[in-house]
Amino acid sequence: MEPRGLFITVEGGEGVGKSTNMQFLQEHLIEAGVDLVVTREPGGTALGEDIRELLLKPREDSMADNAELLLVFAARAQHLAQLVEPALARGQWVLCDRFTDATYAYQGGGRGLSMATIRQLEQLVQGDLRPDYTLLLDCPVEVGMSRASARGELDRFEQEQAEFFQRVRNTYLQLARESSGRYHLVDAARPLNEVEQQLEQVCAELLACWGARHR
Ligand SMILES: Nc1ncnc2c1ncn2[C@@H]1O[C@H](COP(=O)(O)OP(=O)(O)O)[C@@H](O)[C@H]1O
Ligand SMILES: Cc1cn([C@H]2C[C@H](O)[C@@H](COP(=O)(O)OP(=O)(O)O)O2)c(=O)[nH]c1=O
Repeated sequence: MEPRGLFITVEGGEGVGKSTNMQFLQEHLIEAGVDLVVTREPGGTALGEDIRELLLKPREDSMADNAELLLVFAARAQHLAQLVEPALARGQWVLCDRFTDATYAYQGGGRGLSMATIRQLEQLVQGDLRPDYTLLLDCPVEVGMSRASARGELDRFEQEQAEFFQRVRNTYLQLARESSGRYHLVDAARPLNEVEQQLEQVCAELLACWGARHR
């Protein structure tokens, strides 16, 4: 039987450079010979991408915070059943742009929903599944917001105020402190080539750990 693959998630606030660096990580890991599946949340499946559209589209009426929370977990349930779990079971690595830490950061920190409620939903939807490694790209809120706004039209989350993103950032940093074994903190305020050097180092560590485990 194939050993179970690694589940790696990439997290961070708006404009930290997640999309840019996901691309770099993907190329780097494939070059190193990893059988890799790259995906994202919310999304990753046809149903998940439909839910993503509902979540991101700016709207005239408001979306209740609990509706947002349940939509995020509905997309996740489908994603895990249809894509993530089968890939890990086949021995593939899964590189996922955001996962449940984003729910703690955005719905918990940003919206102020109960962390205990999020934990209950996490247990319901994921059982024991948690990421093996999480890369947190971190930079000051003003830097991220100015990078994101240079990209053009803002989605429903990007339209939030700086205080919202400050709470998101604080929650991510708190999670990184609480689960330091799983988290790799990357200073995303540095120029892109320096961020890439940090990512290369993290990849080298992951590959070395994996190699040692499965020699
Ligand atoms: N370390 C960096 N230094 C300077 N600019 C960056 C850096 N990382 C990303 N960018 C730029 O910032 C913008 C937003 O990056 P993007 O990867 O789309 O962010 P995210 O997916 O986190 O919202 C892009 O124009 C990108 O080229
Ligand atoms: C996975 C997830 C994402 N989100 C939000 C954060 C992002 O603003 C949005 C879409 O994610 P993403 O496309 O990664 O954002 P960006 O590239 O603009 O940084 O979904 C949540 O609020 N909760 C969640 O659980």
